[in-house]
Amino acid sequence: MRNQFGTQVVHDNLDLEVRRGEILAVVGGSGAGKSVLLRAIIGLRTADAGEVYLLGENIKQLSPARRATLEQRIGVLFQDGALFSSLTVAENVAVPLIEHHRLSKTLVERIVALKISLAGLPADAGAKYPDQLSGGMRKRAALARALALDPDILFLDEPTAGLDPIGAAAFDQLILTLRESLGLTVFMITHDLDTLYTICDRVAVISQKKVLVLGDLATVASNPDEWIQSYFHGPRARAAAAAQARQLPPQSSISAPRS
Ligand SMILES: Nc1ncnc2c1ncn2[C@@H]1O[C@H](COP(=O)(O)OP(=O)(O)OP(=O)(O)O)[C@@H](O)[C@H]1O
Repeated sequence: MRNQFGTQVVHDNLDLEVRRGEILAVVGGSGAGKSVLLRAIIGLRTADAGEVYLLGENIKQLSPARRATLEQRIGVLFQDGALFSSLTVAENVAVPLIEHHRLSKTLVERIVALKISLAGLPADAGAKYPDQLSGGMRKRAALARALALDPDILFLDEPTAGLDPIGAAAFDQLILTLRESLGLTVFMITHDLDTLYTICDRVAVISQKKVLVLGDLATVASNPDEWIQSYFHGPRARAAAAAQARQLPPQSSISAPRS
């Protein structure tokens, strides 16, 4: 895939495949093009060259109707949550249901309550407005909305950014639980080393306009690239790896935490 803005080439010959059922993390320096990649995959921008296959379908070749159907199979959690501030949490979660399905009010309410609970929020959070919630609860509310239509794949843009370490760890566990229980595929942009060490199956490093390396944590962390070395072997990475090692049984390897 190629993406550029004027003369600035952000991606050139970028190639990335996400496997069904995996949690894939996309990392890279600031401005490397992670958000542009996400936008190109979910169809918010058209790649300047190359193809994007989403759930096996070439998004460029979709009819508007087919595209709308496909969009229902993906859930997106944007970094700021992007909730409608004038709607309650329950109303926010109901938006995709009302938009895409003709359902009775009772059924919508039942599904909304289920999604709110799946996202780990108390039932009374449904009646609250986004500005009445903590940052962590707002993320969960946005996640409940992203799950509204039972997506096959969940796209997360820096899901733990802005959360305190305890909230971030809880959110990581929630993503892991949802993947296990709903069979989701998860594509996430993250800077969070703890997330990488705790819940990700594979990591893709975006650098030099492409996917520089893709693989499990051990493979990626051992790549000699300068940015990778400083990212995976700096003090914060060592702390994340040590924390992960403490949680694992002795025979497990920190480099393949969930193999
Ligand atoms: N709409 C746009 N118009 C012009 N340039 C853009 C646009 N969107 C992104 N860019 C440029 O593309 C490059 C990649 O941006 P992107 O937001 O994808 O980076 P990122 O890897 O997500 O960075 P960060 O980790 O800081 O969020 C940047 O140089 C950015 O300025």
